[in-house]
Amino acid sequence: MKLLNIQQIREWDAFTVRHEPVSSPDLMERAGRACTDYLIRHFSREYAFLVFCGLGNNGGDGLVIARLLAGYGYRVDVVVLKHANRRSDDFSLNLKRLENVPEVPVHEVVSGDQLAALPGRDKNAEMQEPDSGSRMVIIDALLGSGISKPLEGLLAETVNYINNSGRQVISIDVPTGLPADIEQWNAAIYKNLVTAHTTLTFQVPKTSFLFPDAGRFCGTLSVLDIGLHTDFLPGLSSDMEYIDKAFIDPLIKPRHKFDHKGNFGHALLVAGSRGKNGAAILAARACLRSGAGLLSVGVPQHSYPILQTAVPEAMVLPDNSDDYPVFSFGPGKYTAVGVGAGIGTEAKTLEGYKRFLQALRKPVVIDADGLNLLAGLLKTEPGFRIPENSVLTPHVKEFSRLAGEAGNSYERFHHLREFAATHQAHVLLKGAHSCLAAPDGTCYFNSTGNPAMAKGGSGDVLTGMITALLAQGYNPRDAALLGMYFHGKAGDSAARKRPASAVIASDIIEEISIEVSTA
Ligand SMILES: NC(=O)C1=CN([C@@H]2O[C@H](COP(=O)(O)OP(=O)(O)OC[C@H]3O[C@@H](n4cnc5c(N)ncnc54)[C@H](OP(=O)(O)O)[C@@H]3O)[C@@H](O)[C@H]2O)[C@H](O)CC1
Ligand SMILES: [K+]
Repeated sequence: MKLLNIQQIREWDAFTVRHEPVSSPDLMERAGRACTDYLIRHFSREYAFLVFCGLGNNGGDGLVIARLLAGYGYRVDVVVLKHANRRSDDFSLNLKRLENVPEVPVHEVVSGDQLAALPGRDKNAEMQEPDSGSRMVIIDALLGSGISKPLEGLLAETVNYINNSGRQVISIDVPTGLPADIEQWNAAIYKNLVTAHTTLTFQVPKTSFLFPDAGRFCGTLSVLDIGLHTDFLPGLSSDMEYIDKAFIDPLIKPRHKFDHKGNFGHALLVAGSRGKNGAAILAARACLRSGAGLLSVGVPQHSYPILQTAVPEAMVLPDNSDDYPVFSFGPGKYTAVGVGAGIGTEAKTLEGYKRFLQALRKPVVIDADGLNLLAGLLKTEPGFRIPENSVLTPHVKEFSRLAGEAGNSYERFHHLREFAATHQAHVLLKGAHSCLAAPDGTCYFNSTGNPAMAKGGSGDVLTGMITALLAQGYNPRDAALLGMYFHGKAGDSAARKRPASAVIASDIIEEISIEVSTA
């Protein structure tokens, strides 16, 4: 899915209104309906809703949601915040429609003192007196993509009230106060923002949601399809993509009846050192679960029995050293290589690694210490070239060793793009929305994964997966995208079975399933 800026989304709206055709209030109704469907799926009627509405179309969405929820028998209160003199037409229309729903009280707020009198202000009293009301959820429909400046006065006070309410907060389209375009975001200026537990955004994630500094205000992100006209997209240029099921499914190559292991490549992983054999084991298991036909693992000699026992499906290639790899074997007959997980940064390792990379004519995934060593090589040997068809998988720290420190996540994103273009490599920056930068400047943001994956070993699993995909003949871009997406998906499955804190990298491996899924 192409990622768009707010101007493009407005044009898409207008295109839909003209070409579907659909009236603007009906489009708002559709947006409100999509949110309501989400809410009734996630909350029983034991919950009540307090819907904060601004005077623009985001507020209009809030009014639609309030009316529809009341129709489903939920208790709903609406708060209309008089933050400006103008109201949008669709807001006014929906306020009128709500007048016909007397069971929804509308509280007009013109000054901060009135906030204290709103329903549900005393959470403790509610807990002690179950009859006094249900558990209350706040819907934030104050401002959406139309924010024109940082919030002040009444809006800022209300945001503060919402954030301190102790309630679950669900933001509609955009957490109020957050500029939707990452170019507009500036943490020093935008200080009053709703911190949402969940953001229900329309049609496409907004670009600021994907960067940690700004995206942390969104909480869990849910993208709701409101049926904007698909004919608008082909004519549109965007160098940022959001990687979802629709993007991924067509990339997957089917397996055929007469295929044999020779059709799925022979992967080589060079991983592990004394005390870090786990990295080699995790990468090897993930590689095998991701479809490689054959796997060899190059390890120092002490690791030989460990690997043979822990991963009986793999062949083990002992190196010419006891504790850490020195790359005494060449890249030889292998289809693709994964290198770096747990190899350490010993001088002898560096020497062998440099030789190995220089001789390499195969697609390769470089991770962890492989990246740290590479950062050193790029600095000390200006002529050193990253092998062709490389996929680099740094986390933020590893990336800053390669490309220098960045002041914020957007600046880092520019470094990422630049680095991928300069070195003609695919660079996958790991994070909540991992981002793959391709040498042509396109950036692909991931939609899968969760905080349960923020744990040692998770990256080794990703290395094994992408190595397997390269070995099966996927080009570096597709291998990295498939690896990134299905790694996150496996993490999501693992997190459904256990609390996030209890998920370990081995659980992620158990859930790997690279195939077109029905869900
Ligand atoms: N395709 C879609 O995604 C659809 C989205 N919908 C919803 O529409 C909003 C965008 O609506 P819009 O009316 O453009 O904007 P907002 O509701 O976010 O806010 C506009 C009003 O707020 C005032 N404003 C903006 N910033 C401030 C501020 N810092 N302080 C005070 N007031 C502010 C603004 O006044 P201006 O003078 O600045 O113009 C407006 O009065 C989108 O987010 C979705 O929720 C549609 O419902 C369906 C299609
Ligand atoms: K909002």
